Parts: sequence; C-alpha cells; structure tokens
Amino acid sequence: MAATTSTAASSLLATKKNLSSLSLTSANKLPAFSPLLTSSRRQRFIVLSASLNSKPTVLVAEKLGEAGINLLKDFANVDCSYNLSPDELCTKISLCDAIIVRSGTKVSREVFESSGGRLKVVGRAGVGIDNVDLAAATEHGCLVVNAPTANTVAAAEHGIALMAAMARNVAQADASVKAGKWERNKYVGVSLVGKTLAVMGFGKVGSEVARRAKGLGMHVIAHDPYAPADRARAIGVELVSFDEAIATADFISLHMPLTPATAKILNDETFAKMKKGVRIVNVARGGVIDEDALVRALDAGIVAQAALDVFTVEPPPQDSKLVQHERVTVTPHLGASTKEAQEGVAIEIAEAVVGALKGELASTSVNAPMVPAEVLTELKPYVELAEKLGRLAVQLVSGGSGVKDVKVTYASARAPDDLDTRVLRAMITKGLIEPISSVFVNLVNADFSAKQRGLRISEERILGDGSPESPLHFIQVQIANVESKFASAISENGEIKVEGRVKDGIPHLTKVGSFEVDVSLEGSIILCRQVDQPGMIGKVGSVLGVENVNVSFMSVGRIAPRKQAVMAIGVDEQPSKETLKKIGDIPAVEEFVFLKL
Ligand SMILES: NC(=O)C1=CN([C@@H]2O[C@H](COP(=O)(O)OP(=O)(O)OC[C@H]3O[C@@H](n4cnc5c(N)ncnc54)[C@H](O)[C@@H]3O)[C@@H](O)[C@H]2O)C=CC1
Ligand SMILES: O=C(O)C(=O)COP(=O)(O)O
Repeated sequence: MAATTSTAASSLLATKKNLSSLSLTSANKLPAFSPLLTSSRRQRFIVLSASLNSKPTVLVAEKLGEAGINLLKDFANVDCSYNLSPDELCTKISLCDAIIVRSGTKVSREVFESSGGRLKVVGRAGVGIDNVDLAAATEHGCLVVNAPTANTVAAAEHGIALMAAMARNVAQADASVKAGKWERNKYVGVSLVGKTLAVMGFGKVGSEVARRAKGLGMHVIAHDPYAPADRARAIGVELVSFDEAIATADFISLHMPLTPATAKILNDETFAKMKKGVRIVNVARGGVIDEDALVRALDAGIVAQAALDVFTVEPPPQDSKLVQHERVTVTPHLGASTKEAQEGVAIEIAEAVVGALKGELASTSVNAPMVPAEVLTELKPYVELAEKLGRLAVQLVSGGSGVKDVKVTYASARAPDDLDTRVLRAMITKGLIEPISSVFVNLVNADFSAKQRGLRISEERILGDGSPESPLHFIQVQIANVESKFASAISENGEIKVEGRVKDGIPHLTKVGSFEVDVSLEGSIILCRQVDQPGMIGKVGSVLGVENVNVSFMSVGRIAPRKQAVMAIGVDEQPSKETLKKIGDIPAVEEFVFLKL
C-alpha cells in the first residue's frame, strides 16, 4: 500500500540517477534501472530509498541559518561548502541531490549539465532567482524552490534605512567625523515628510516599504503592471503608469525582480524624464539600473543621490565610479541580512527542499505547477492511471511510426473548471516518452520534453457519467497517424486508443481500440485477439502456467458471440519469448502483444 500511496508525488520528481544509485546500494536485491522498468517497480525503489537509509545529499553553498541546517540534517547528509569556485561547484554537484544557495552562487547551465542527472532540487534561500538558470533547471527536470516570504520585512526595513540615511547623509557624515572633521554645513539633508515616493514594483517588499513610508508622512505612489489595485488602495497608495511615477517622484524605490523586461529599466532615456534632484533607492537587483547611465545622471544633477544595496556585478569592482561617487551610499547586499530574516529563510528553504526531496510538490516551486495538496491527494490514483495509459499507448505503436499527435480526453461529471489536468498531462507525457527513450520525464520537464520531441498533446474535457464525487470518470489516450503492432488497438477513427478508469483506488484498463476490457493495471499485460470460442482462456492460461507466470486478471471483450474478441491478461511476471511464441501459436489467436507497465 505504501508503494501505491507514494506514486503520485514521488515519481513526479524522482530522477533516473537517483533510482540507479539506489539499485547500486542494494545491487544484490534490486535490478539496475532500465527505461522499461515498470512504474510499480520504480515506486518500490522510491519507498526503499527511505527504508534502506540511503540519505540524499544536500550541498549548502552559502551561509544558512542554524535552524535550517538542523532541519536538513534530520533528513539528509549536509555538506556545507561555502565560496566554491564555479569549477569546484561543477565537480561537487554530481554527488548532490539538492543544492541550497543565496544570491552569491550562480547555478548555471554548466552546473545542471555537470550534475549527471542527480541534482533534483535547487533551493534559493531568499526571493530573487535571477542567479539560477531556470530554463536549464527545467530542461534537466530539476525543481527550483525559493523562500519568498521570510525576508520581506528585512528588505523593506533596509530600503527605508537607506532612504533615510541617504536623505540625511548619514554614511558620508559618519566617514567625515571619523576622519577628524566636523562639517555641519556640508551635510545638510532633505526631509522625507511630504515628499512623493514612487515604489516601483508593488509586491511583498514594495508594499511593506509603502506602508512604512506612509508612516513617515510621505505621499506614496506605485507602479506595477501586475499589482491588484485594491491591494494598493487598502494601503492608501495610488497605482500609476511608469512615466507618471518617475516624472512626479522625489524618491524612487525599486522593488521589481530582474527579468529581461526590467533589465536596465532605469537608463539614460528614463533618467531624462525624472524630476531634477530625484533620489533613488535600490534594494531589488543591480541589473534593473543601467549603472553607467546612473553615474551620468548623478553628474548631470538629474539624480541628487542614490542609495544602493545591489549591483550588476557583486561585489562591484573597487574602482567603480558609481560606488565611489560621493553622493552614493552603498551596502553589500544586506537587504535580507537580519538575524530574524536569516533564521526564517533557512527554515522556509529547508522545509521546501526536504519536501521536494520526499517527492512533495513544494508550494514555493518556481518552475513547476503548484497543485494544492488536497487536489494532488485526490488525483493520486488518476496520476498513476495517466502514466500507465501513456506507457500502454506508446508500446502499441509499431516501430518506425513517429508519435507526434496525442489526444487526451478526460471524462468527468464535475464542472469544466474543476479539474486541474497539468499533473495528469505530465504523467501521460512521462508514460509516452520514457518507454521509447532514455529521457527522464517528471512534472518539471514534461512539457519541455514533449515539445523537444515534437509531441503535440491536445486535451479535451467531456461530460462523463458517474458521480461528481470522483474527479474523473475515465481517461482516454489516442495516438493519431501511426500504425499499431496490435491492429485491434486501432479504433473506428483510425487512431490507437486506450481508455482507463480507477476502480476502488486501482487503475484499470477498460478499452483497447473498440474492444471493452477490464484489467487492473498492475504487473504487465498481454493483449490477444482471437475468434471468440470456448476454452481460449484455459489454453492461454495453461501456457502461462507451465512457465509459472502468475495471471492476476483476465478479461475478454468481444464484438459479438463467436466473433472477434480481445483478451486482456494481467501477469505478475514477464513471460519468456518462448512462452509468448506459444501463445501466438495457439490456432485461434490472430495477434497478440506483451506490454510492460
Ligand atoms: N536586497 C536584498 O537583499 C533583497 C532583495 N530582494 C529583491 O526584491 C525584489 C522584490 O522582492 P519581493 O517583493 O519579495 O517580490 P514580489 O514578487 O513579491 O514582488 C515583485 C513585484 O514586482 C512586480 N513587477 C514585475 N515586473 C515589473 C515591472 N516591469 N514594473 C514594475 N513592477 C514589476 C511584480 O508584479 C511584483 O508585484 C526581488 O528582486 C528580490 O530579489 C528581496 C529580498 C531581499
Ligand atoms: O532574497 C533575495 O532576493 C535577496 O536578494 C537576498 O539575497 P541573499 O540571500 O542575502 O544573498
């Protein structure tokens, strides 16, 4: 039962390397991984990973709070190796199942390539994931999770601290006093009260900055194309256009992520539109500002002052004109660096990484669909059914016909928008691709893998019979424009068709081509077409019995009595070639196929 229960989540994220390494640890007991390994065997491997005590290894590549390290240690071998060079990281990564980083480590495509398929999870102990090559992670089926909430307040407080310090020249005055001077006239500042602050990026940090700035008596406006207006209204902030924000602000505080769309969003052109004497705060990412343009704007007097926690290159070069500029206040990316935030982030990321290594879908995943736990629990048997239908359908295709067009039909008695098919589609894709390739497919890379192979999967929802209590009545998988090695699997419309349902929590095959069958999808399956006549079940059964192949299920679907029939036989063991040949030699058998699940 445990194996069945673990199916959905575990096989969504497990990797081939993980499985093969498991088989090494127990070489005498478990066969090595093969792409055709049955999924039930694969589930057993995953469950064994816990019972055989083969702990995963987590590389912590940057300083992480103690509480997070302790959480990780309860579940994994933890390797804390800080300040690794890119080469050292690439060497180490092949021994790791997960890596945890902050903003100082680049998890590049090379890192994923060097992992040899073992790396399953990247944990970003913080918010910004611009240092992780997300496309490469997805292509390698590696889940990326972050810790999006625990450092919000710390970053907002740092933004406010920088703004106040800048306005009152705190850093410059401090350096001056320490140098033995007493320059009271030089460091006259500006007040915050009554000034307009434009918060650029009204997300978690931006809205906390806005809240605090209002408490300081500032007039706060915000620009964020995706922020809900009611959230802004609730804080008393007006959402405005980009141009209006930068043209009216006395202070501009940046809080958007670094993306291709936001890179160098402050540049010569946009600085030219700003109010003369504007002051800029950046605790988001250095790359959202064109740093050379900022130096020009400072020198031209457009920007009176800037306070920067983040830089395009970190650490910035020592002779950076921006860093050395006397009207610029800098800190070394300290936004998230409070004791409280680091403890919180460490726990948040450790829980997410451990959960992901256990095969749970993290709610903070950045590159996989987030499916609520209760939905996943309900879909579990259908997830298993989906993968098995994909595996059966693709094994029915005769060699040489490329699989390109797959249609999946979900029949459900529920309302159309009450079914999340992303996990099911991913598992059908896994079933379709894995038996015929060396590619490993999971929830993270399923759509990518399908696209890469030119596999078009279309989905249709139809109203099914049955009770709305169960999410699905049946799932049907059809492959178009191919020949089948089992002609009876071709339906009236010329496509390979298999259909299945979940009965008592167990996936069943219920249709092959136009033939109704009913066989539970456990073990493997032999499909036989014969002329319906007495004694056939006995004949096939006794051929299998001679070789001690246990039959778990048999079902016959026929067009009409004494006409053609398809017999589906579930077997626990794989019959030898000779036994399969003997089945084919039974005179009434017209065709047969052996399918691994
Ligand atoms: N300096 C530091 O140590 C820290 C820096 N950060 C950085 O702060 C930034 C914001 O973090 P959170 O508020 O937690 O993220 P968030 O995701 O809650 O907020 C980002 C907001 O930016 C908005 N946005 C996206 N594109 C935009 C555009 N073109 N123009 C305006 N707004 C846009 C989004 O709609 C979203 O509301 C991130 O870049 C993060 O890495 C966060 C924590 C600490
Ligand atoms: O969470 C973020 O985005 C940050 O920038 C914090 O970075 P850090 O974890 O302190 O290197």
